Order: sequence, then C-alpha cells, then structure tokens
Amino acid sequence: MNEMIPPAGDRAAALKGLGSSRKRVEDVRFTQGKGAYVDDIKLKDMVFGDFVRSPYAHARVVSVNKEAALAVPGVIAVLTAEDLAPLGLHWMPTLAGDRQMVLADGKVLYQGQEVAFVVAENRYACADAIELVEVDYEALPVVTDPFKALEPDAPVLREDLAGKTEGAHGPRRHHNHIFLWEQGDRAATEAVIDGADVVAEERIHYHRTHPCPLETCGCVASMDKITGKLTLWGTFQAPHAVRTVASLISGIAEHNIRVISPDIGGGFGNKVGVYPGYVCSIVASIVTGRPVKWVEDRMDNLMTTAFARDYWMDGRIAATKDGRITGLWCHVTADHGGFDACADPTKFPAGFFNICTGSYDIPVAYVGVDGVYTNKAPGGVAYRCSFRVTEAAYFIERMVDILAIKLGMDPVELRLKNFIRKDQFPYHSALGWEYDSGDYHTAMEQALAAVDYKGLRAEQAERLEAFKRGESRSLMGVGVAFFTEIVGAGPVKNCDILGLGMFDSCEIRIHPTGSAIARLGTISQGQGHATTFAQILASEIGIPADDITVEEGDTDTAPYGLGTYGSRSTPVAGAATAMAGRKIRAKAQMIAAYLLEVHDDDVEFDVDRFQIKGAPERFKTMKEIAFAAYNQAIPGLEPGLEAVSYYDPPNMTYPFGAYICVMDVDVDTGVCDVRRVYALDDCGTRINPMIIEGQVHGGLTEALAIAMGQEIAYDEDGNVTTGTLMDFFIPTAVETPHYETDHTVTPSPHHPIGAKGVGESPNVGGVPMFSNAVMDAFKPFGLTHAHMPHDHWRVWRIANGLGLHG
Ligand code: PCD
Ligand SMILES: [Cu+]
Repeated sequence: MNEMIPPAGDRAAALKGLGSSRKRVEDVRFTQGKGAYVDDIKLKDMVFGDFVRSPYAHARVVSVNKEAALAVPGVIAVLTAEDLAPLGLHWMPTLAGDRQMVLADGKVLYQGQEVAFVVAENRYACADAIELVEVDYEALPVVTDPFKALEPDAPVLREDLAGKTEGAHGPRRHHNHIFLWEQGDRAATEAVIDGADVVAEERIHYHRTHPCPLETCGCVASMDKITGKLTLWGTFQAPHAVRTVASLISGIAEHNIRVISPDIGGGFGNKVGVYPGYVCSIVASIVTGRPVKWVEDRMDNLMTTAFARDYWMDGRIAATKDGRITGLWCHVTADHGGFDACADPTKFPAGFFNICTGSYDIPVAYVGVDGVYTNKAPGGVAYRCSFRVTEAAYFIERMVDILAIKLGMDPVELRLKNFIRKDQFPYHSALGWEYDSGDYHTAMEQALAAVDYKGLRAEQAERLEAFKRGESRSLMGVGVAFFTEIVGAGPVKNCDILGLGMFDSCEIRIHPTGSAIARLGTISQGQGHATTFAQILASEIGIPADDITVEEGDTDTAPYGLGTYGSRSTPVAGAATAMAGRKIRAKAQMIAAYLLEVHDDDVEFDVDRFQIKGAPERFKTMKEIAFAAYNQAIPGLEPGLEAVSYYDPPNMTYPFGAYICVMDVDVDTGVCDVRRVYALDDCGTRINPMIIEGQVHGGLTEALAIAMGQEIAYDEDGNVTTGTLMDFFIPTAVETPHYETDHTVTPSPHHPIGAKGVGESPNVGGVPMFSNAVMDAFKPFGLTHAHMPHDHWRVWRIANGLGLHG
C-alpha cells in the first residue's frame, strides 16, 4: 500500500512552495495589458482635477485670480488655500512630524509647488483653465544649497515656524534648521581618531535623485453623500495608513473610508507619502458630489513628489597601520527641501542611517545628522531603500576604499580584515543595532573566486601599463562593495509611523473544497506578492500555491497593515503569513486526529497531509481536512478553517551581499563601459529564486542609473533642470549590462521561515560598487574620491583634472 503514496519530494514539488521558481501569477494579466491601474478607473460622472503649480522656487503669492479659469466651459471649481482654510485642510501633517502646505498659503517654497486645484469635466478643460489662473508672485531669494541655508543671514524659508526653537525631533538652532540627530559616542570616537595611526577623511555627496516609477502617482476620490462613505483608489504603498491619515485629517469616521490600491506600476518608495493631490481630490469630491480623478504627469512626478537622497556626508575613519579599523565619525548635512516629509519611523528622523558602520567590526562610532530646509521639493526618502541605508552603505563603502588607498592595501584585504566574524552574531554595532545573523567571509570568498579577483587585478595592471605606454586610452576599474542591509521594520516597540506600530498581518480562509484565500496588510507594486506569499502558505499548510489566492490593498477586506516599503513585506507580512498558516495547521491536526480516531499527538504533518506516526498509510489530506471542517461536527471545535496573525517582529533582518564589477573607462570621452557585474545576495531562506533574481536585476539597474548619471538637479534660481525623461537618465536595454547573480543562505534566526528582505539590497550594494569601480580606474593617478553621478561629462572632467588629456 505504501507504494501507492507518491514520495514526499514529488508531493512537495506539486505544491510549488518555498524555493520553487514558480512563474508569477500576476503576469498573466500584466503581459496581456489587462492590469487595472488607477488611471484605468472610470466612474460615472467622474471629473478631473489638476494643479496650477509655481514656476518660482521661492516667492510670495500676492493674489490668485480664478475668474478667467472659471469661465472655461466645463470648469467646475478652482480651489485655493483660502477655500481649504475653513476646513483646516490647507496644511497637512507629514510623516516626519512637520506640516506641509496642501495649497500655497501665502508663499511657495519650491518650483512646482501646488498653488490651486482646478476641477473640470475633462482633462482638456482642466489644462486650459490652469493656463488661465492668474497668480501674482513676488519673487524671494532662493537657497538650494543646504550649507548656505544655514548661514546666519540666509532667507527665512518657513515663516510658519518663525521663533520655534523646538521641532518634532528636538531643538532647532537656526531658522532653516530642522533637527540634529546624534547616535553613538562622540567624545570617545574623536579621541580614537585623534590618536590613530592612520585617518582617512572625505566629504561624500549622495546626490538628489528620484524613484521615477513608470506609473506616476494618482487617485480617484468618490464621496457618496447618501451613504456617507468615501472610497479612495490610489497608488498607495500603505493603504491602511492612508485610511487612518485620511480619517484623522478629514474627520470622516474611519469605517466610512475605504482605501483601495489597485495594480501599481512600480512604487520604489515614491508612493509611500501623502500628497496634496489626494487631499484636494477628496475635498473636491465632497464639494462637487462627484468622483474626482487626479493623475500626475511625468514632470509633476519628477519635480514635486518624494525625491531621494541629497545627503552630504563628512566622514573620518581611523585605523592602525596594519589596517584594523578603530573608529568611524560622520556628520551629515541632509537637504530635506521645503518641508520635512520623510517617511521615516517616528524615532528615526534620518532613518536607519546609523547602520553606517556597515559590515565591519568597528569598536567606536559617532554619527550626527543635521536636517535642513531649502527651496527644493520635499520627500527625501525611499527609492529602493526607504530608510537611508543606501546613503549609509555608500558612505562606508567609499570610506573603506579611501582608507585602503591611504594604507596602501587592497580594498578586499581591508574588508576581509575588518568584517564582523560569523561567531560574533548576533552582533551589537557601535551605533546601536543588533545584527541578527551573517557570514560575510564566506560570501566574500565565494564572490572573489567566482570573478577570479586576483586575475582581474593582474589584468588591470597590464592594461595600466599599456595605457602608460600609450597603446590604449582606456582604464580598467574593479569596483567592490560589501553591504549590510537592515530591513523589516518594526519591531513595534521602536518603530512606528504616525504612532501606528509597524507590525503586519495575514488572514487566511480555507474553503470547504480545500482551496484558500489569504489577505495581507501589504501591497505589491510589482514585487510579485500574489506569487510568493502563496508559496509560503503552500509549504506551511500543504495546499498547492496554485489553489491559494493572495489579495492585498483593499482596506475593507484586508487586515490592518503598514504596507510595502523598506523591504518589509517578507520579513514582517511574510512572517505573519507563516504564523497564520501554523494556526491553520494546528486546527487541522485536531481535525485529522478526530477523523483518524487517534490522539492529536499521534498524528504528524507530512507535506500535504496529516498521517499517523509510524503508519503513514493512514492519513487525511489537507483537502479532506478542509472539507471536514465544514461538514462534520467535531467535538470541542468550531466549524470552519480560518486564521489571522498580526506579527510584531522581534528584530529587523540583516540581508547582505558581495558585489563586484569591472568597468572600462575611456579617458577621452568619459564613457564608462560596464564589462562585468557579479552580485551575490544573502537574503536568508529564498522563497522564489526567480523573483529574487528579477528583484536583483531591477535594483542593480536602478543603482547603475543613480551612480552613472541620474540626478534631480537645480540651478541657482531653484529651477529643476532635470524634470523630464530627456534629461533624467533611465537606463534602457542599451545601457543595462549583463548581470551574474549568486547567493549564499544565512537564515534569519528570528523569522519563522528564516527569510530576509531582498528588494532593496541591489540598490544598497549596487551604487557603491559602480562608483568604486570608476574611482578605482583613476586610482593610479592619485584620485581618492569624486562626486556622483559619474556621467560622461563628469568622468571626462576627472580625467582632465588628472592631466590625462596630455
Ligand atoms: N528571501 C526572499 C525575500 C524576498 N522574496 C521576494 O522578493 C520580493 C521582494 O521582497 P521584499 O524584499 O520583502 O520587499 P517587499 O517589501 O515585498 O517590496 C518592497 C521593495 O520592493 C522593491 N522591488 C520592486 N519591484 C517592483 N517590481 N516594483 C517596485 O515598485 C519595487 N519596489 C522596490 C522597493 S523600493 Mo521602497 O518603497 O523605497 O522602501 S522597498 C522596495 C517579494 O515578492 C518576496 O516575496 C523572496 O522570494 N525571498
Ligand atoms: Cu533600506
């Protein structure tokens, strides 16, 4: 009889559970153009809203004349701050404890700022009317440089904060100062640096850039005056948080608000924050009694929604003569733009930047971050790393390379010498984190062997000789980066957003015929959650992934959750999914025991069934158990088979990776040809290797963009000079190199299935890898550091500055 039962391995493969490269279920609709995005929503009587935006970066708004605009046929309303003021909605709270104008209230602080909201029957009438709104501006002096913003006589940007010496994160020492956030032991660090054998010092700028998702931000607000219910569809990475915020600022009871995130065309952190467009659409729907749609265009998106980075990092790193790092000091001048609208957990105004000791065992460290207001767009978080981990990784990985130059050591040797050792985990960093797990030496050795690092260095030396002999005009650079990520916020005890603890959730219902639906508090923007979360469950409860629907993003049906950003879905909601699955399994065990007429302890789970211990031919499949849950009166048990789990992670997870690339730099044109990219990622237990590979490819491509040319640049008057895709670099298949991916597996000891996040990792590790390669190419000519982005022009200038143009 035993031969009749398919082997456990075959049954497990049929489930397509953990570790299976299951094809993405979402792609059936996406590849056929059947996705349903915000702009696909078309409701009866729907009208359109759009903004009049400021051409000035800093100006007083003297008057707004709506008359001509209102005369355009089809125009229904033109809202200004004056109209919103009686409702108390002309300003809104930001996620960082600041407040932000919804519509210009007396002045504007950055180019593109929202001044008036025009509502019309269609987009065309809207666009015509926007041209006709007459705004009288009085230009004010502009500051786009955060250092100049802190000079004593710098113009006052935030008049609403005049005289306020306390901000949301402690004292403000200047009218354009937001906060000073300090971590670590300053005195001890400075003492170590003062007495050190070797100190490397550098100012490292991580320039301003933008997540630029393919789909811009938008929403449809529909207020039903009869039921009193507000429905809001939007590009929200955190739909439940949007519902709570919408309730708090509008006064509409939370149960009367339904927030739905439909398909999202990429988020990359751009869709975490709350934008004036959402507030204005809600107000306009309440005022007009009709559904209102607002969808940004590309320029709106690039110029006004959450930018990324803009950190000036002054660093000092100390070491002994033989290359033991003894201390790290860092001061950041953080340009936050006109309002502090970072989406950081409340206690972390600079996110998790204090992960800047990286993968190294550094005994003492200090970091201080000064937040500064300038005449630039607000936001300042995210882009494949919500909480400033990319800035931190770029900083330390550049500092280590610079230190290696000072020491005359190979950058890999210096890293290997200072890595946190496997036996030191869980590791307490000098800046306060507890790294859950890691095995850095193994990962680095595997990477070095894979690329033949010694061979690369030998080739580089030969090419350099050829260059010096005048036989070639190109220099070879080898870029090495080893990063440690920190993802999976909570825990609730130290991470919250607007007071909402950062747990996450999963609710499962098993249907009588043995298929299921799982709902989560997160929301996929392309990551493939419908595919991967079903895989976690398949392995936990023995139901094929193909028989499990995963649903996210509708606050009327999904359990409360904090959403998807910061690579938190797998560490937090993924854990909730496993835990909810375990609750299902525990009940299934009791049902199986009853059906098999044995004690609960006498049955054991085996892939897709419960069997009697020692008698595997006597079993009940999960399908049979599911039916019994609805069909039999089991003594002491409620009917049905459902479970919910709210998971508060005990710690974050710490994925890591070793990245190496090879670049050929043409000194005459500044063109950098990425010849080879090798990326080893360790994200603990791997749920879907194919999806992980896709995540790594996407993140590396964004990293390439950022390091090699992408930037949001301002001129002295505060005009955005890179506000279109003509000048904002997005790599195409032409610029994107081939990627070699690899992995090690160091499971998270506290996550129920040992998984860590991976979505952000390739950006965290990729940017320093590409940048280090450019620097490495010029190292023989005395270059220690040059600012990103390394576009052709700037690289040419490096070569020119080093006298390489003869
Ligand atoms: N171990 C492992 C891990 C992971 N995984 C997978 O992978 C993915 C991812 O995951 P994660 O890491 O957890 O993450 P999530 O949370 O989900 O997501 C988020 C991220 O994600 C990324 N990716 C992506 N993709 C796409 N496609 N799209 C998009 O948008 C995006 N975004 C980006 C970002 S930016 Mo932020 O927001 O800045 O913070 S953060 C982020 C999913 O699906 C999952 O499941 C697996 O498999 N395994
Ligand atoms: Cu991150």
